[in-house]
Amino acid sequence: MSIATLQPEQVVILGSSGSIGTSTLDVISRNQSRYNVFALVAGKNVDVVYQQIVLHSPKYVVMNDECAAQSLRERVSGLKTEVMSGTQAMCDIAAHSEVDIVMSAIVGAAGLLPTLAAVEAGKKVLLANKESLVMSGKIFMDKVKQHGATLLPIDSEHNAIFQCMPRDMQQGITTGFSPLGIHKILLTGSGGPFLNRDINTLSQVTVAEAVAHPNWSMGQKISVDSATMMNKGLEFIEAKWLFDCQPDDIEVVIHPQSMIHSMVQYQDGSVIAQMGQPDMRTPIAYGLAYPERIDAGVKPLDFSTMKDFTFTKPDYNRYPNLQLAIEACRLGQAATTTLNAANEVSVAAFLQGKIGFMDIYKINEQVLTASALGELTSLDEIMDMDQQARRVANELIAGQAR
Ligand SMILES: NC(=O)C1=CN([C@@H]2O[C@H](COP(=O)(O)OP(=O)(O)OC[C@H]3O[C@@H](n4cnc5c(N)ncnc54)[C@H](OP(=O)(O)O)[C@@H]3O)[C@@H](O)[C@H]2O)C=CC1
Ligand SMILES: CC(=O)[C@@H](O)[C@H](O)COP(=O)(O)O
Ligand SMILES: [Mn+2]
Repeated sequence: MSIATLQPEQVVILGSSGSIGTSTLDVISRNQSRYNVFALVAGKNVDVVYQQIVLHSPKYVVMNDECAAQSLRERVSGLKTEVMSGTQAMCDIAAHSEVDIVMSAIVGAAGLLPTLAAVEAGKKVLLANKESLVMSGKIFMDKVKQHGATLLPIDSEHNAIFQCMPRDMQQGITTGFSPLGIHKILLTGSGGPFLNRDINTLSQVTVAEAVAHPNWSMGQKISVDSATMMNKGLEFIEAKWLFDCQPDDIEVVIHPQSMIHSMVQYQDGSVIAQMGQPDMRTPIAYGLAYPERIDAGVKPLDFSTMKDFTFTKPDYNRYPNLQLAIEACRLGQAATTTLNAANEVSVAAFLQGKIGFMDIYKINEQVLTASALGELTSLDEIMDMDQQARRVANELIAGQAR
């Protein structure tokens, strides 16, 4: 809400029952005069969504799963919330004429269509779902321009980079690093839970060890991605699209403390960094209120108690998935769509105990090698490529189990 507007802005949260979704609701609760929850969208977690309905009284809820929607309908009878199900209903709600802001925080490829629906309706879109951009980079960014949507990065690194960019880049008035005096993006990553683990023991990593991120509390899929550093690879591709730059303009830096959330290096030697607690409520609040600032409930940094900050280069022997993602970024859209799909399947298989931790890389690499790679120019081609990569990944996993 700008100071001049008196009505609260209407917000849809895609992925409300997840880690980003619940943090978004926490920030909204602290700023109720500015934001109203118009609709919640989730997969199948009826208990969490029911509590959210009681607290926020949204007009609509959409569950992916019709069984979950039906059991929610029974629990909310008597309340004013209407419960629907399915992807089309998610898209309709994301594009609803009464909506101002859409938080995109469904995990994985399932987030693409509702996010694109919000973009096509010209909404202010807060993008946490990095997989959308990895799957469909140019198509996605072209639609943002074509439909006059406002895209604000929520992924902590991209939010940091955005904050460190000149205002002309933030507003899309000037693009290209040279005219803005930018040398490169320094994309920081913690290295995850296995930064210092004996590399020969990585194949024995358990699910509990892999999801135990040292600094951030997040959903399971992104936590495993952080452990393999595929997360940083996906973020490398995400940065290329968000900031309209080339792979050589981005350098990954390991910063295990996760206090600097990324940096922009300028041609005059200056480096501008954004710092803060490892708490997603900061970038979420920034996105909601941009260009203003609001309370996020995050405690200020206390420099008198802070430990050393360290920085190193990533070791690709430890993190082969990071190298694979950077290679895919150079290869083009088919490669990144394929890699994203393969990785979703292999990470799910790891979480279900079907494959080992290092098999995630093996499956991803084999799917990428088996695929015909080029540019993809339509959403149909993107969806076909995604499905094909999932089929190959599932066959490889089934073959391993035999
Ligand atoms: N967590 C974090 O700190 C960060 C997350 N991100 C990104 O944000 C996104 C969300 O991450 P995170 O919150 O950690 O993930 P979670 O696993 O915690 O939450 C995922 C959400 O997506 C919902 N969901 C899953 N499948 C579907 C579907 N088919 N249709 C509708 N909703 C679905 C889940 O619903 P349900 O549980 O009800 O099934 C849940 O609400 C990811 O893309 C991640 O990479 C980016 C930066 C930081
Ligand atoms: C909070 C966030 O943005 C995550 O993507 C985070 O960056 C994960 O930590 P890693 O740096 O270990 O991947
Ligand atoms: Mn991140």
